[in-house]
Amino acid sequence: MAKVKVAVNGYGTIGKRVADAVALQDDMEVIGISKTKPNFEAQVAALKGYDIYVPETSKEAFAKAGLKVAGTIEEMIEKADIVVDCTPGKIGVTNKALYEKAGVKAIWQGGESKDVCPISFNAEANYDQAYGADFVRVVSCNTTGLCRAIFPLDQKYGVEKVRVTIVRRAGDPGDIKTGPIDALVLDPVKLPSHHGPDVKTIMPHINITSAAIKAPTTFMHLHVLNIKLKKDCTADDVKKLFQSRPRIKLIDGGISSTAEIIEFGRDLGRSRNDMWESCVFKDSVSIDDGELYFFQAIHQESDVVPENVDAIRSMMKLEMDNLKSIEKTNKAMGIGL
Ligand SMILES: NC(=O)C1=CN([C@@H]2O[C@H](COP(=O)(O)OP(=O)(O)OC[C@H]3O[C@@H](n4cnc5c(N)ncnc54)[C@H](OP(=O)(O)O)[C@@H]3O)[C@@H](O)[C@H]2O)C=CC1
Ligand SMILES: O=C(OP(=O)(O)O)[C@H](O)COP(=O)(O)O
Repeated sequence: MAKVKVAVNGYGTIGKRVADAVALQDDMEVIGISKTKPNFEAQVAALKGYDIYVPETSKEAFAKAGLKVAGTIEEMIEKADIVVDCTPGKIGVTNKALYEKAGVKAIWQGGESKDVCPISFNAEANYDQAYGADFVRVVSCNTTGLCRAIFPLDQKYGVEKVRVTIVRRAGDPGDIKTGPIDALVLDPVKLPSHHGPDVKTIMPHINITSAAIKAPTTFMHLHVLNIKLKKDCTADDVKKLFQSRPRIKLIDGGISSTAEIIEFGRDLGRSRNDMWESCVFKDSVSIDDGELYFFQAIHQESDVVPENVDAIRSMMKLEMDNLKSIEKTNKAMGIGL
């Protein structure tokens, strides 16, 4: 069977990882990536052999930088079966008319509002809803991490309510512009943060509220979770449940910080030290007064990447069974090793 032709529009933190993850699959291929600036990321894309597409107005700058251009972004979209839009938040929505005109399927990221398209996506929780769909939004990194924990708990024990506080990393490691440098910033002051309502775009029946604080760190986000379940269970039951999930990693070995998780990723030899799984601190899982508590860390640069691959598979009808798609994606990327 011919491979599905995937274009990655926007080759930054998320886009470069999505391109590499798609390139590892045997049922899809990257037909091109887009850049607006001929910077080091464009140089690496060229070294990796990706065809680079740019806005018409950027062609001269790329020529001056000695970077070969395969065509315009519009031309890339014409050649694709599906576009993964990884442009900055709120820019992606402005590309919708382009995708509609070309009659091409598209995936947006969590920086776009839920209104960009009717379906928000998480591979474990609602893969079926995206089956054959034209437009899908993969929810944000924190929302993805929340769905991965809440969905199996709800399936097994029933979730009465979720209360979560999120300590957000302020910027990504390569980001030289974003702060704060010395503050904890309420993000936002008015509650809830977008994460709780975003979980409801996937699991509308979940009673959840969320608060978020931005902290001067780049490694990962950290969630402090308190969940009231409908059925009784022990902390060991929850650890076993999490252990059985394809995209949750139980963290032990003396690790008590996000910095050590990233070092763990480096030691594992993972590409760009990516931790694609939600990282649940094993010893934090506890039941107190009948309620579940735990900490989980989310590697913001990478956890949504396998979700994009599964979204492609569902939208392109390459696989009906979500667990089979997840297994295939995980195997190709080395997730769970
Ligand atoms: N970073 C993160 O932690 C996460 C981000 N997301 C979401 O993923 C999306 C992408 O974020 P992220 O990867 O961080 O963004 P980046 O800023 O790292 O990358 C954006 C990319 O889009 C390109 N770009 C910029 N403007 C345009 C444009 N007008 N048209 C086409 N391409 C453009 C940039 O190219 P150039 O540099 O050449 O201008 C760059 O390659 C957002 O919705 C974000 O909210 C989701 C989960 C986590
Ligand atoms: O999707 C993310 O966070 P979120 O789940 O808090 O929206 C990413 O870390 C992007 O966050 P940013 O908007 O601070 O770059």
